[in-house]
Amino acid sequence: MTDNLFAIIPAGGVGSRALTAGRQMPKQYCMINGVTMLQLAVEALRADARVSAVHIGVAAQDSWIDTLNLGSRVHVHRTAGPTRAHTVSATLQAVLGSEQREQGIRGDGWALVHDAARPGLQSASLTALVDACLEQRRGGLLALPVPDTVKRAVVDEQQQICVAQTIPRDGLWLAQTPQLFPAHDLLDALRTAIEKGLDITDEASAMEAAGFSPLLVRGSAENMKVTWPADFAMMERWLA
Ligand SMILES: Nc1ccn([C@@H]2O[C@H](COP(=O)(O)OP(=O)(O)OP(=O)(O)O)[C@@H](O)[C@H]2O)c(=O)n1
Ligand SMILES: C[C@](O)(CO)[C@H](O)COP(=O)(O)O
Repeated sequence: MTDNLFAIIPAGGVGSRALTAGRQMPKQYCMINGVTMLQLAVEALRADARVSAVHIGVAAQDSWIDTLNLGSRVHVHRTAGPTRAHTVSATLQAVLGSEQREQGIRGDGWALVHDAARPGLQSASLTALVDACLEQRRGGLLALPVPDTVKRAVVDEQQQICVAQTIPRDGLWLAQTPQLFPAHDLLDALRTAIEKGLDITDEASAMEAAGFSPLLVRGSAENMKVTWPADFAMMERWLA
């Protein structure tokens, strides 16, 4: 039987770290080579035919989303919350709620969660993640091993940022998205983590708090998150 696999794109952030003077819109609506990052993220997910639909979670007052042509099998939900975890949880709840209404049963689908701020997802990475998780019936995420020496910083008496400690990088990976999990397990894990007030910055950390050990599937550098102002130009060069 084919697995029901749908995508969720949390797109309810403002991109405060990417802010520059004159930018009017949240960063997911900024263009990379003439196309918004959100549209690029949607297209990247469509590259795998196993993705049955893409569900985007945006802020209640978001008017930018109405200006985009998102194509078929894309659904917009006004479900953004105060944190990324709230947005993913509420969007997932909306999707599973409507599925249950349509089917009258508890579905057994998989949720593939991907940042709107990662327009450089390569189709080979997406395929590798989906293949690994479905074959092993286990949730997982794209990630990269830390390539550099890692320092913990401290602010000293002269208010200078300096090194407190070097952290051994063995076994350290940088988490990316997409992250793929059984949809109901993920919703349960996110809700519990939010209720407990845990600091959850990705889906995997909610699943870890629930006792799971997600697979790490090697991604690629092009799948970086556009976070700082200089990242836009770097992404434009990569995707040119
Ligand atoms: N309350 C929030 C916060 C973030 N996101 C989404 O989560 C993804 C990754 O977050 P990040 O890059 O940190 O985006 P922002 O929160 O917008 O950035 P910043 O922290 O710089 O404000 C983005 O697609 C962003 O739109 C969301 O849906 N809801
Ligand atoms: C989900 C994520 O992109 C994985 O790296 C990241 O955790 C998002 O976190 P942020 O705090 O919103 O940048």
